[in-house]
Amino acid sequence: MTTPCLLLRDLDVIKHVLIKDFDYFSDRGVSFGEKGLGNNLFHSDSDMWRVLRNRFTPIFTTGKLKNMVYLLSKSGDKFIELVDDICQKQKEHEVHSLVQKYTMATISACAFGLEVDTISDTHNSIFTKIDNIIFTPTYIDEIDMMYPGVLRKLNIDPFPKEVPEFFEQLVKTVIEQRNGKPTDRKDFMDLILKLRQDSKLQGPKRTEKDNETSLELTDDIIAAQAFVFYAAGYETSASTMAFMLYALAKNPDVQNKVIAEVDRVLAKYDDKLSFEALNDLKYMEKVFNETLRFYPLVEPLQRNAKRDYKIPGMNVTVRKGQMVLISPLGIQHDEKYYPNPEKFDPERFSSENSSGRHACAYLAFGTGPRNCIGKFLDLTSFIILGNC
Ligand code: HEM
Repeated sequence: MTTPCLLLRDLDVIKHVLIKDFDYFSDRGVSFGEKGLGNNLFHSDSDMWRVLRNRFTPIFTTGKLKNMVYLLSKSGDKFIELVDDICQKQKEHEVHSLVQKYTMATISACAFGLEVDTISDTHNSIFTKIDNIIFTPTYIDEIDMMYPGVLRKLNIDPFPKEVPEFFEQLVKTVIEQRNGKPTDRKDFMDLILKLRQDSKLQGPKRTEKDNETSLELTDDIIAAQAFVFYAAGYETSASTMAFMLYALAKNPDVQNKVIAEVDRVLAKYDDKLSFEALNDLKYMEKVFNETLRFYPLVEPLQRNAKRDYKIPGMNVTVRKGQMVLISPLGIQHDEKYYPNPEKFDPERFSSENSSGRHACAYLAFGTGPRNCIGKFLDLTSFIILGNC
């Protein structure tokens, strides 16, 4: 609103900012008060972020996510029953709110170990209410746009107190139920409790001059991460599924290929959905990537300069505190990188076609050290399988 921002379009400059000279741009510039949910991975500023990211990255490896496939699959089966039921009664149904039920159930199961029945529950669940609060803009968001950084300085939480209270209570209850120790559910809460068994989390020292940052993994810190896994994971996955189903409906040839691949892969794996079976859905993966090329969800990407930064090879200096924006939508619809960009064509992501592409031409999950931590948690596959 009141502060000029720099919009980057040159992919080499973008690579400098997001990857090569990341140390200058490790802040996203969207932090808010530290009390409440402020110390979460997405919003935290660089010192806190570095420790959090360092510690939470290991819980998002494919090996750990593999153990959660059973949670996704369970919700998937329930969801298919719901869709079958709807198909018996109705000719049409709005798809976004429908798939939200699935992603809300799976994220709740994976993040908090909760079996919330958002799928068959026709009444508004508490999660739906919390969701409405989180995603409805308020005057506090506008104040932050007019006076960037003010929320941080005044230690203000942009959400009404029900939101932090809800996540804090939720985490407390789950930890109590597990006696503060990991169980055999193997969900994120288990993995976090395992981390907590080391009472102190140590941030890596990058240079000799760096002060080591340490952090105790309190219930509040855990609640802040539970909040961000929920907020960043559930709506993005729902929108991806809705856009993918829309793209398939508009491109029946692509849809037929997806169906044929699913039939082939299921036959190979005795009709069982396993992590290995999902990994074998190579064409579906291309469709997924093309969906997020066509409809990237996080727009724009943001970084904030920590120090003055002279862009290499140019007579331009980004000043300390200046906001730098990057538009995945603009880049991913630019014919320089994607010929005939308005055509939905999953083959753009064949290894042959993507091999020469610039590392920053695909930014659906961002890139560099601050990219999406949850990008391997690909909830989408299950729903498409269900619908096929
Ligand atoms: C299709 C689904 C998803 C899309 C398209 C998506 C996209 C993104 C994007 C574009 C960013 C910003 C990256 C940047 O600034 O370079 C981001 C950050 C993030 N995402 Fe995702 N995301 C998805 C799913 C998830 C899931 C399932 C989770 C967690 C369970 C998650 C957790 C996060 C977190 C914690 C961050 C902040 C990372 C940091 O600052 O270190 N996302 N996501």
